[in-house]
Amino acid sequence: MAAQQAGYAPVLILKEGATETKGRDALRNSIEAARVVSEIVRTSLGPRGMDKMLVDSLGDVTITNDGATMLKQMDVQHPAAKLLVEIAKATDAEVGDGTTTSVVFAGALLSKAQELIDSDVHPTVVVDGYRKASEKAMEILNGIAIKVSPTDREWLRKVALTAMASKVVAQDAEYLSKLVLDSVLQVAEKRDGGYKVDIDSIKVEKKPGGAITDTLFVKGIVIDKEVVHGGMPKKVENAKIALINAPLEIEKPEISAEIRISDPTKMKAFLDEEARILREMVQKIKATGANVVFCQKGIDDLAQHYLAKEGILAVRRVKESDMTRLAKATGGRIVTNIDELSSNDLGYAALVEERKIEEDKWVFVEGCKDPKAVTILVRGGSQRIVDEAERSIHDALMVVKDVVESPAVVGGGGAPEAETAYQLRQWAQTLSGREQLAVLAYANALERIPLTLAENAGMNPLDAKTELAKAHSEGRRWAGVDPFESKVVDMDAKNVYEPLSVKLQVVKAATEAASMILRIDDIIAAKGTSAGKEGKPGMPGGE
Ligand SMILES: Nc1ncnc2c1ncn2[C@@H]1O[C@H](COP(=O)(O)OP(=O)(O)O)[C@@H](O)[C@H]1O
Ligand SMILES: [Mg+2]
Repeated sequence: MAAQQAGYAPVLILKEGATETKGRDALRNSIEAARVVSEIVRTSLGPRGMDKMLVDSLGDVTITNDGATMLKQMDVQHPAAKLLVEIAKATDAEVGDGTTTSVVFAGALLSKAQELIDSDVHPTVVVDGYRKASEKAMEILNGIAIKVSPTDREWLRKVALTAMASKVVAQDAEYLSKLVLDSVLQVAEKRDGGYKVDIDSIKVEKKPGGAITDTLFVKGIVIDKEVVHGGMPKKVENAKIALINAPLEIEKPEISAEIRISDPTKMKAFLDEEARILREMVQKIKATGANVVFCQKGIDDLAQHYLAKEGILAVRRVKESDMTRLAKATGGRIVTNIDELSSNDLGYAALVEERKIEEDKWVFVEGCKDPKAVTILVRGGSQRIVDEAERSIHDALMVVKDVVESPAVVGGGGAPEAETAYQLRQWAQTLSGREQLAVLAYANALERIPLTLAENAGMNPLDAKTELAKAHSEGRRWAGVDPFESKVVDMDAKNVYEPLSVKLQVVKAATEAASMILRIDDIIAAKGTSAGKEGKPGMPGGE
């Protein structure tokens, strides 16, 4: 690109081959790219949404209904489209659910914005109006939400079921939701007058085989490693567990050193010395009363032999994350120096046992006393099924965590979106001119959520829109779309609830992404990037 001033040579500020798209064209281009992404996930929203089959560059196939998974695997190139993928990821990390909703909503916000811009409303006015509308929307959502008790299993069960209703494993949702509740409530810790749930304390381990209903909740930790030595016990009851983050080996020097021993008796003395050190290590462990050892590092063959002779069950090279979970589950402390190990550091489990899981041998640590880390062992007919089950369990764990931490729920089926749209429209009457237009556009975009649910269930969106508007004007605040019966119903009567925090996050994330895209008036793309390539309008990179 060159900027030319009279009398001067052109000033080159961009690299050769770079392209620049400016003003309204740039904006239109970005909006289109983001909308393409939103269109793709739109048909998968809700329990009657379609699944997507994703094939990655290695040919691996994933079948999923999970918005976050789809977007992560789509490998989107256009910068504006990438922004939408980012909000899906942020929503996934923040609240774990509502990813498809936030992308569909952001896409709708952008469509409505395009209409306003086409009728000569400046993008800045739209952005300001959207910001005000989103603040009001959050206020409305907070106002209509139902406050619940954070440990009330009935409410938690309802939100877990709603999160899983839209997934491939929906028919087993009832069974899985019980395991999800058991896990979250087990690891929840009281803090600052409320509860905190560390989702990493719930280990989700999976193994194809059996049925989904063979999925287990383990009050402890399952380690995907076997007992290190054949002579060790495979089962220890009343386990006293040492957690060691130090090698049970003689540390070899970093650089290879050579030791020359000429005298055979010296050789023996050298080996004896090694054996003595290892035996001492094992004696120290034994002296604390430990009968199980989990070691984050290696265990020397000879040390294994001594441990076996003492009847101690040991597992080596345990992952750091599993060591942390073992500490939380058994109440033990991880020591980094064997000399410091004492009986106070030992954890407890009623049973430590190696079991065969299909072709593998795994160690189960169970029957812990009030463990603050637990395991869900996912089973199912195939790798694909356990993968999708794992994703659904993740969503359910997250929504239950959301409610335990911020105990408030709203109805599902697009009811809160429809109610918020209804109240926003009334509020818009108090605003003036162009601002009012932006708030109305925002309300229309929110309404796209129940309408998309309706469309995906094969309903006529216009009929659904009229019915929803009527119901909400009559004060039926939880009137939403029941995709199974393809009609507008009161979601509270259907027991379909979602965490308030998911809806707040959807509003926040989608508004932020849409605003960011609406502020773009210049795209400068390096040569060869897709945003810089010529493309047809509507496709990423289109001019
Ligand atoms: N049984 C149900 N009846 C009506 N709506 C439901 C039901 N189960 C889930 N939903 C709705 O489906 C939507 C979520 O769909 P989903 O595909 O999980 O997308 P997201 O990734 O946004 O969570 C929410 O609006 C939720 O209320
Ligand atoms: Mg969901």
